[in-house]
Amino acid sequence: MLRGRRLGFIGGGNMAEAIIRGVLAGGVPAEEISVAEPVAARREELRSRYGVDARAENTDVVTASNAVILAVKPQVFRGVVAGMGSGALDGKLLISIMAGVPAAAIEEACGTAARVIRVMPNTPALVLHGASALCRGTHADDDDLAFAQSIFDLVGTSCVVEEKLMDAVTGLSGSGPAYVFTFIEALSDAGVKNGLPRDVASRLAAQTVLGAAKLVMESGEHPAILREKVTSPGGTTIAGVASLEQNGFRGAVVAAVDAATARSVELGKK
Ligand SMILES: NC(=O)C1=CN([C@@H]2O[C@H](COP(=O)(O)OP(=O)(O)OC[C@H]3O[C@@H](n4cnc5c(N)ncnc54)[C@H](OP(=O)(O)O)[C@@H]3O)[C@@H](O)[C@H]2O)C=CC1
Ligand SMILES: O=C(O)[C@@H]1CCC=N1
Repeated sequence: MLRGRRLGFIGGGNMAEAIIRGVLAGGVPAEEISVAEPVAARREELRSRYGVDARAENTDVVTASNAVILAVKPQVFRGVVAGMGSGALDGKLLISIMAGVPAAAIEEACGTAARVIRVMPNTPALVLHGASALCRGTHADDDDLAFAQSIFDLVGTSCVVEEKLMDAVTGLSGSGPAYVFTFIEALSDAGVKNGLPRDVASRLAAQTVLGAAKLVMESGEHPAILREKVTSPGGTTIAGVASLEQNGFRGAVVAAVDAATARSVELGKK
């Protein structure tokens, strides 16, 4: 499955866990995965939940792996790499999931000939419905890109984009689950406001989002056409949609993606 490569994660946080859980469910054996994580309780959690090798020392994980997933925060990554000592990452395929950090900055920090693939995944990888976009740095080759893509295809769907588009991907699908969770929460609250029990409202809200997304994906129809099919003349939906537009829903979504994209650009600066 990993074509003889072993995967090592530097940083065992939320996104690393989503990928680990997803690739295990996708058939990668736990013995092929190790993870470096500074907090002992978190290491124990990762070991007991997933059976992976969790270590305190980043260099232990790097030594045991041929493909290293950089899953620490962008703000700490230079310190993390420097802490491993010069040459520690030589010869490894480096797969960065860090928001904003350009491949060139990773090459500069890790060794100028480093083979770097950048990926922007999202947390639905946890349930094998992730959306990831990948691009490659100067020294990574087609095989490196295909290998990285095969990992993220195990946990959902992926596409390859030019690196200049990675900030926009981050603003849309990297951060996107948070917008959707907010929407689901708001739908559920609105149901409760209108008299529904909380459990019923939450279930209906989440299933409505799931169902609508599946309809877009499976019908191949434009969302505007699907919206028209819900919207009866003089009916309920047009009253709701008109209210959404009056309250700036579309503009609020665009502004959210703009803000997250701009923040990704900022995180990429030293
Ligand atoms: N969460 C998401 O939805 C997404 C996140 N990303 C990217 O993934 C990366 C991780 O994000 P996320 O998982 O949310 O963040 P987390 O804070 O959950 O994970 C980062 C992990 O790295 C650990 N860590 C800190 N310092 C070191 C160190 N020196 N050596 C090894 N590990 C260390 C942290 O430990 P401690 O808690 O003790 O600091 C933490 O467990 C980020 O770069 C982010 O941009 C990309 C796409 C989506
Ligand atoms: O909030 C963040 O910075 C990360 C990157 C994309 C999703 N979470």
